[in-house]
Amino acid sequence: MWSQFKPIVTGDDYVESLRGRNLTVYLFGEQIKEPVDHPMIWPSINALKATYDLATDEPELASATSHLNGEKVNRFLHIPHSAQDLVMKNRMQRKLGQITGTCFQRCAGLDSISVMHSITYDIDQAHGTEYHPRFIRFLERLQKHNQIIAAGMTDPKGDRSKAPHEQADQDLFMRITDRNENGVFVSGAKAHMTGGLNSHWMMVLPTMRLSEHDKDFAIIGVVPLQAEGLTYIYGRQSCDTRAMEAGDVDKGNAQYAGQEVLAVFDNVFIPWEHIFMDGEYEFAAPMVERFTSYHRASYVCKTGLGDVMVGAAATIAEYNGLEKVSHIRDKLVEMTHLNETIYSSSIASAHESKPLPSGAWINDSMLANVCKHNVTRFPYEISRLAQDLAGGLMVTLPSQQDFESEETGALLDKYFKGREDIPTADRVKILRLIENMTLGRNAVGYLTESMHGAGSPQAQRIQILRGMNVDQKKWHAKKLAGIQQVD
Ligand SMILES: Cc1cc2nc3c(=O)[nH]c(=O)nc-3n(C[C@H](O)[C@H](O)[C@H](O)COP(=O)(O)OP(=O)(O)OC[C@H]3O[C@@H](n4cnc5c(N)ncnc54)[C@H](O)[C@@H]3O)c2cc1C
Repeated sequence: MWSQFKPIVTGDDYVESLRGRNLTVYLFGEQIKEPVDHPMIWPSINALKATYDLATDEPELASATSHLNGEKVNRFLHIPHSAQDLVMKNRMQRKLGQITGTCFQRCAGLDSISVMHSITYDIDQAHGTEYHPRFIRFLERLQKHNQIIAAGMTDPKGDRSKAPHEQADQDLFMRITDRNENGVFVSGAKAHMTGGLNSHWMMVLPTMRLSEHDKDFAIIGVVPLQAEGLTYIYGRQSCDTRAMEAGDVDKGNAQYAGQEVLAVFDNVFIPWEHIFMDGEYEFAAPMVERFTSYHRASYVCKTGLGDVMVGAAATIAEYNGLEKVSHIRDKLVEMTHLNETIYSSSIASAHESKPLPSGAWINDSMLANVCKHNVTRFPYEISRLAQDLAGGLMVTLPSQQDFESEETGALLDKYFKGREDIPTADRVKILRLIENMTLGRNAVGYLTESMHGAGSPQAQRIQILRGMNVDQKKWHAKKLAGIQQVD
């Protein structure tokens, strides 16, 4: 696998590296020969390409010094070894959100390698296994080849009230089906895989706490995307077929989009060198908890999209001649306040990060959960305010073809004009962008991914409950109230 592709340097190298892999991919009920050339898939590849381009354009921000060998590596392949590493990661994520206005699909992979550094170390300490040096060998090659890894954590899960071993269909959680002297075979599926086609590797990890009855489900490993037995079924996004229409205006954001796929594993082989957990079920819960500490802070990326939303709302207000009106300004202030509240919880969780025994640093869990919980709400309110400022035209606009038609173009240009000095075409473009991010293709990334990615809201509330130490808070309150404390 490593020798199949030369190390990636530029964004263009990355795009080329995705070609010719013969992946089994289905979209609209048909198999796709070359995903890279599909107009609906291309914008999602372009969003990932931006992560390579940024490393070239702003190396201070988007690259880092590998702790393994001192080489410069893409920051998406760098294990955080200080609070500053996590702060820089957050800044890079916000920047990429601003550049793409969508999900650029690399955060879950980064967070999965970050958690593997400490979990493999801890399993080795407890069981005398060799997972950590194995993982380090894999990471070294991943960094050298500058490839992308996606994280497949979410199993389809079937009946949510039941544990993996209790499901009627055992494939609803990924499990080991067979093993030989060289490795193990796994079956099952990973759902909602962000960048699932646009990556080179996929890490599979358990999605929840496991018991000793779930030993066969306690598997962590990496597979190349072209591994035998893998089938990908492409996820639809709202308004996605606009990408296949002529013209760019109605797309709202013609350049960038996210991607999610269902990856189905039919007895896929994972060799020992790529296995980082095999049956140590008691480490599933700490692994998930640590992963979420990283990943919930990664949702800082949505503040980059929030910046675009504030900018789009301010622009439409300006084009409507209303930018100085007090309620408009106040709504822009409210949007900014919400957006910066998300940012502050994330960046604080990075500043408050701590080292783990393996040497990797990890975000403060409480603040990361607060960040993600903010993200499950505030982008919806920011979107509501953007739609308020946009006016109804954002959902009743005729098509680009009507604007270009000899019969109707002049009428639309006349009646959809805002401020005299602003071309109608520009007013239409900014309205389409707001539509794209609040109702269209990139609302997947800005809204529903904000809701469910890295765990639905209740998952954060459970973590906040665990960490909130209410007894200590009661102690402080009672002391000030003059109540005699028993302990
Ligand atoms: C756009 C997008 C991108 C994503 N990307 C990735 C990715 O790259 N990799 C990855 O691994 N995952 C990814 N995810 C998956 C994400 O982590 C899950 O969506 C999330 O964990 C919720 O799981 P679910 O979608 O199965 O929802 P469900 O589990 O069906 O949850 C639905 C509701 O039921 C509640 N619920 C569920 N189970 C229980 C229970 N046992 N008791 C009480 N209430 C319960 C939840 O709180 C929620 O309110 C992505 C999701 C989205 C939407």
